Amino acid sequence: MLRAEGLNLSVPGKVLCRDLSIAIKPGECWGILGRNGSGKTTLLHALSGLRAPDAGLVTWDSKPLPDYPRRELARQIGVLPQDEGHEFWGTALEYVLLGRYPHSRGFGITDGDEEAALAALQQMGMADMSHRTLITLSGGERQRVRVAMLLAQAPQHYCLDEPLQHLDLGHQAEALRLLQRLAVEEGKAVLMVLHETLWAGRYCDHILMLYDGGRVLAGSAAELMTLKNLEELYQCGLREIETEVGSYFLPA
Ligand SMILES: Nc1ncnc2c1ncn2[C@@H]1O[C@H](COP(=O)(O)OP(=O)(O)OP(=O)(O)O)[C@@H](O)[C@H]1O
Repeated sequence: MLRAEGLNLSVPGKVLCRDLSIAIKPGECWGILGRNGSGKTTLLHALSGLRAPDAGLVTWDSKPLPDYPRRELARQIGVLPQDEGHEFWGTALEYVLLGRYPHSRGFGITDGDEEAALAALQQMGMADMSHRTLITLSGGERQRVRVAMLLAQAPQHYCLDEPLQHLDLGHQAEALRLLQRLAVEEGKAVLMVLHETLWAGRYCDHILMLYDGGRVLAGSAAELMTLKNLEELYQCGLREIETEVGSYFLPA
């Protein structure tokens, strides 16, 4: 289980997160919501060991993240950064194989690694483009390959920064269904930064809302995804539209 206790995060002139304590358990799917610049990426980095908090502690299975060797931590916690892959000159398959590095034992790429990478590409519907050079892929195709790399890494805890960027509506739904399956059926934990409240309410069981001044609301999506909370979060008037599968929020 990933646990944060008394987490404080700030950048020069701005407090992003004040005294956050949470536990993210296997099988849970968390969404991080907030305005641009509110600190979602910074928080995701702190919760995955990429950044040291100003105060507080993040642990995985009760052990502080900095105490893990990097490779071992990468087998437990995998990160999809917000944007990268534009400077990679190899093929989609070679890119996804990078995700197998934490599992390698120093003998180079094995058949098992290639199988895992191809299976991950298959899951993202990109197997038939595995030999295409990454930079020749469209934005959405490249994003699906990037998610495939994280699937090939096969961590216990998935941290994704805007996994839906560049994806069309159908591929957004497919990606979220896949991530939800990882949590619900395979007992992985998923934590993702999302701008799409439509999807957050539908696929996340827990939500973290980052407000100005470092105030954080964290808890069950059913309780937190309210018109009042979201209007205050995005500082914009919203309309709630109720449907048989839940409420959606649109700018008023
Ligand atoms: N090295 C730095 N020096 C100063 N300010 C920084 C630094 N790194 C990040 N920031 C600021 O910290 C704030 C939080 O950045 P972060 O990337 O976490 O926001 P975010 O919520 O993910 O935003 P977005 O929705 O736009 O991706 C922003 O105002 C950003 O400009």
